[in-house]
Amino acid sequence: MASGTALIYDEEMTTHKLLWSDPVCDIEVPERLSSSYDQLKRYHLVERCVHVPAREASQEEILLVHSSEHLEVAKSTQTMNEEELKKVSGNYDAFFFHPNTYCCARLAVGATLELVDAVMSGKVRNGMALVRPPGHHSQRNAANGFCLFNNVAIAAEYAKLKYGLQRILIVDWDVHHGQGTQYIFEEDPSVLYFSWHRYEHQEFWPSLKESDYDAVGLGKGKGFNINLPWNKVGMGNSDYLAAFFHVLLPMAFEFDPELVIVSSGYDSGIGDPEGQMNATPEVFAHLTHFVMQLANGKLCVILEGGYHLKSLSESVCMTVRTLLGDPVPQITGEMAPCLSAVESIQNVRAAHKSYWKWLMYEDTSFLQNLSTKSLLLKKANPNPSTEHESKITNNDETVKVERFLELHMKNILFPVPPIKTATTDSRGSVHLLPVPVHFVKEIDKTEIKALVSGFYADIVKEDKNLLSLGSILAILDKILKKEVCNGIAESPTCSVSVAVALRHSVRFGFQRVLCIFVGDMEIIPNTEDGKILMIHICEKEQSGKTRSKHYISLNWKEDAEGNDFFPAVLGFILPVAYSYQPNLTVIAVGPNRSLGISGISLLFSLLQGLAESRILAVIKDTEINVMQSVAKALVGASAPQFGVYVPPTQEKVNKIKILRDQFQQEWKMLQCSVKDGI
Ligand SMILES: NCCCNCCCCCC(=O)CS
Ligand SMILES: [Zn+2]
Repeated sequence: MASGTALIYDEEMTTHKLLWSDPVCDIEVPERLSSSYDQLKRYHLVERCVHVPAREASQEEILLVHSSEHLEVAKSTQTMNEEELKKVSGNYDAFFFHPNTYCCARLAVGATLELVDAVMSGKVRNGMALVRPPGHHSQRNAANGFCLFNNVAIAAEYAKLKYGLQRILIVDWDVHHGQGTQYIFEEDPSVLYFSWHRYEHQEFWPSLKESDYDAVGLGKGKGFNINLPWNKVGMGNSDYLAAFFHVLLPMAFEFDPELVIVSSGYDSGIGDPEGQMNATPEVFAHLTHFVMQLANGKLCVILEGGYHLKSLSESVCMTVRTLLGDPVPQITGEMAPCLSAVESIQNVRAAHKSYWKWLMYEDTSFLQNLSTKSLLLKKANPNPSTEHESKITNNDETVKVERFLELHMKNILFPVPPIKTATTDSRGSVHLLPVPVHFVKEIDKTEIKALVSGFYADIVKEDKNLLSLGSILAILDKILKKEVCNGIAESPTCSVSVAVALRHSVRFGFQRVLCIFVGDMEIIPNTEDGKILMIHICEKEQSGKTRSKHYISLNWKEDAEGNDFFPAVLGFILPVAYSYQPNLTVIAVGPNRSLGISGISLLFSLLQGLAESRILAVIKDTEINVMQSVAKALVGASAPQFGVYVPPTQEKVNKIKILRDQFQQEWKMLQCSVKDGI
């Protein structure tokens, strides 16, 4: 399996710059690239990447997307003087030429294509290209919004041609709508284009009707263009994550792309003068972590916008360290999407209902009045104040953002633990795990007995568990000390091991422990004090135990043919888990598990975004192949295999809907529709 992360940067691309005064374009400066690269060096991230050199794209490659007229105009600018440059720039909306622009734009395309080749050839697993000028606004026959050639669109056409790909996902998390990319692929079902963007009911640039949620694609491309408009500024981490859980990820996993390309603009981050949003740099680690789970990890991240230099460079570093497999930093801020975000999410789900299996049973009866509702909303408050008090309102607040980011980033970027995964195998045989892991020495039996007979005597009745308990406590110890990120322990009786692990974790300082138990669970730990949130995935209804905010039983029997667990993980488990914000996750697989290996792998892969990727896995000792796939997921040795995608049955969709309705007031990340009566 491919491993490694490519980084493509060429300082030649800093030579494109504005030669006259233009208040619209003067934010697109060369320092965007150099300060991002410098920050990557400061965090020692450059040296951990595979350096791939950029190259100039050929004319044929540019003609994959652009007209020869457009190419000729671009080429002709190389020898122009300032007056001529200014004149030809005036033909476009928000673009400027410099004598070096053509060369830089060819390097931007060439760098992008080199990254596609490095990923598709298996030289690396994923990578990032730091390029300018950006690309997602440029169109077949026009430059637009700082973009001359559409780097990402050319890369997608190139990948289809050279590697015969039939399903490519483009995720555009830039704060502007990549209308150029939309126009290029709107009739093409082989390219799924997702964009969120500041829209404010068509007030915000480029102010296009076709940027709204009902632009779903044309002809054969219907359903393959997804627009999520933000109708207010101040959107934050929870709004972005909710958009992934309830819109992008279910589409993406059903689409099952062979390659993912990100139009990675950071003007959607806090402090940016264009976006006016509030999402902090670590949210980009989470977004990157999620898209890394697709296409067997084949991921190309291409820089688009981002104009606040400090916010931009921190967000670039968050992206690259996640591509390298580092622990995903804890998200900050209140975990609840705002009303406007939920409305947009609901609208785009409704607009796509007839094109996607996962939305087949979606209830869209609200539609007739909702769209008018949002217009009513707009009329109700003509100058919409932002839902979130936007901390950073204008440029002289930039100092505040600098200070905020200085403080904020300091306690986030902890050194990467030397070893990712610890494990012990009570049989002492190391054949068990297919990946290099760190073995924790056993605590000797007398020590365990003493320890256990004290605090856990009421749970531990028999000696047969002692070895397993020893290894669990040893692993927890290492996770606590941040010597390892996660660990695997096998156990003859998972309920006992889990109960001890949970009590031990809380005793030693973890304030919120998320426990996902798959299979039969005889002992149900005490969840009353809220320090444990238990999600029990089992086949049959749990009698007796009353459901509470901190004890949720999800009855699920995985479909025999393949993996139908995606809606449960994306639409329920992740939103609850992110609402809870655990600082440790325990995932146990006991006897009579009702999930297949692929469902279990999905859980382990996606839950690594929580608790700084701290996970303790407790696996029934007879489940050897579960142990193998869990080890791979935790070490990150290979991109995860989630099995054949099976759309959920109506019965299962309803099961999740009922749970969502029941818990969405407590766990607000579950919200994806505006209840009647706003
Ligand atoms: N009243 C007119 C304002 C025009 N603003 C244009 C801003 C273009 C931004 C392009 C960009 O950021 C690429 S990612
Ligand atoms: Zn942008």
